Amino acid sequence: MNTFGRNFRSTTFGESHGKAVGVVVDGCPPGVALAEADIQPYLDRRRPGKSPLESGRQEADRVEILSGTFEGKTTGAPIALVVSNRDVRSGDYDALRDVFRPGHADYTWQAKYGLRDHRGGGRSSGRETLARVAAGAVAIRCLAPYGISIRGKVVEIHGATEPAAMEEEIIAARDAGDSVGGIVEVRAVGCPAGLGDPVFGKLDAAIAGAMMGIGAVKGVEIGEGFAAARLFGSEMNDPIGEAGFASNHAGGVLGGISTGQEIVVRLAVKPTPSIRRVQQTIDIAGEEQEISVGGRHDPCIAPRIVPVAECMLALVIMDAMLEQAKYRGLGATG
Ligand SMILES: Cc1cc2nc3c(=O)[nH]c(=O)nc-3n(C[C@H](O)[C@H](O)[C@H](O)COP(=O)(O)O)c2cc1C
Ligand SMILES: C=C(O[C@@H]1CC(C(=O)O)=C[C@@H](OP(=O)(O)O)[C@H]1O)C(=O)O
Repeated sequence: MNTFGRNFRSTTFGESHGKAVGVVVDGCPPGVALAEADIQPYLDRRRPGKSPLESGRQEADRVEILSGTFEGKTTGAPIALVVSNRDVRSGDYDALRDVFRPGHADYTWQAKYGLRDHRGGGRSSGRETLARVAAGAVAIRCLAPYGISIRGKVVEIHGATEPAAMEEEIIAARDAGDSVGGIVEVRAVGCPAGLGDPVFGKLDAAIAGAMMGIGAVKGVEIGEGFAAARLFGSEMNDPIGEAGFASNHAGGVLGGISTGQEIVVRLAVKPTPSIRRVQQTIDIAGEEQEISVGGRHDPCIAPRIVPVAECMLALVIMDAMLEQAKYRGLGATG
């Protein structure tokens, strides 16, 4: 499945070591001011090679709008966005042609398709997320006039919660040839009440699906999430008064529909699978092998996922806004 969304549809294309990665956004309303400069800042925040705490692959990730705009505004036609791959080092993957990396998608892609692009993981690479970020940046542009904004941050790395300690965890793991995971939080502010499509298109279900669809995300919680399982009803419920809700344990969604409060989402991000530490695996013939993965890899993926998660949330909310407009008109939700 390469397409995300029912109304605001994003089809991504491209492989990590192919010519380019991009997205076609279909269903974007006409008349939205959109230029490359509106999308580029999001790609700049996501691109690899910005710090020694992430993959050393050097990509400028300059986006080009190929279609769907005229005189700086969207036309309602499909918007094609493309970014060239420049700093591929496919030789790094020669030794991985016939060997499956533990924790990566090599084994399962081979099982599903009977072949795989071993160079950088092809489309299973985190590089594919640049296309989601480009599409999400368009969605963010569409949401802005409705007063909706989205922001994410890293809240924990390998158990540490202070910025300096989080950085130390990443450095220590990297220097040991290992990797660490973390927790990312994303919040959407300004969403109207009423977004989400019960029974099978619930907003929280759509958010969870969008976030779990990001590589390395192993858990998603909304509001109290897993902590809700340990609360009394009297602690979990958000009292409602004339002035609105007194708290937001629900995380902005009730019955699969937005409450009008902040939407609060947290993601559990696993440690990067490609590590130098020697691990046990098999090759394509089923023979046992030892593997140590070299090349350029993020020692921790959580910081890199922040802009991706923001953009996936924007795509879900924009899709829900267009769905709601079918029932109530965009004016009623704005
Ligand atoms: C932004 C981003 C960057 C990533 N960087 C790396 C990396 O450098 N090395 C690696 O092995 N995996 C990396 N991953 C994770 C793999 O792509 C992912 O673990 C793999 O596709 C298997 O999917 P799963 O972990 O969801 O099961 C990254 C993922 C994202 C979203
Ligand atoms: C290229 C990106 O991240 C890549 C994600 C990735 C993986 O296995 O997911 C592995 C590495 O790929 P390569 O070996 O080609 O450098 C990362 O650099 C990117 O985010 O743009």
